[in-house]
Amino acid sequence: MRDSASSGTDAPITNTPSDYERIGGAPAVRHVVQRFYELILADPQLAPFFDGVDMPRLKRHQVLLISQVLGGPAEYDGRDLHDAHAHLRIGSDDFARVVMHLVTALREADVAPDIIDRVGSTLVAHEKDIVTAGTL
Ligand code: HEM
Repeated sequence: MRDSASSGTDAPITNTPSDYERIGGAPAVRHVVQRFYELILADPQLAPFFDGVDMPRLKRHQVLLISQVLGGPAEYDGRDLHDAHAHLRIGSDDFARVVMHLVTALREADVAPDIIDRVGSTLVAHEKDIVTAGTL
């Protein structure tokens, strides 16, 4: 039975799955994040930013953040994005490359285009927190 006629303020009968559920939950996010950093570290423009960085910790934080962005558990316990990136002097071209690699990792994992669009716009909305080079 479906609650197709809009029936006032009743809660919907069917539960719409979150983007997090649609892509396959924690294992899928972990897989995407793993591939995302493979692509980043293979990119000569980006790799130097990650010299000396504790990658397991960074990946753990990124999994938590992306899970949260996808409507999964809200358990991100890393730094605020401005504090995490302020010392790095990241340019808008670096930012665009990172977004591109995340989109590639999501596409390779067969994530639906509407979900990729939402993740992309959320990241772009945070560009000001991350890009600090040449923006005085
Ligand atoms: C596209 C949006 C981005 C998101 C959502 C993002 C997210 C994150 C998160 C969650 C952390 C971990 C914070 C913590 O451990 O407390 C982090 C750290 C880091 N990010 Fe990003 N990031 C983005 C873009 C970039 C870009 C464009 C670069 C460089 C080109 C970059 C380089 C780094 C580095 C090097 C660290 C480790 C910093 C450190 O531990 O000292 N990130 N990022």
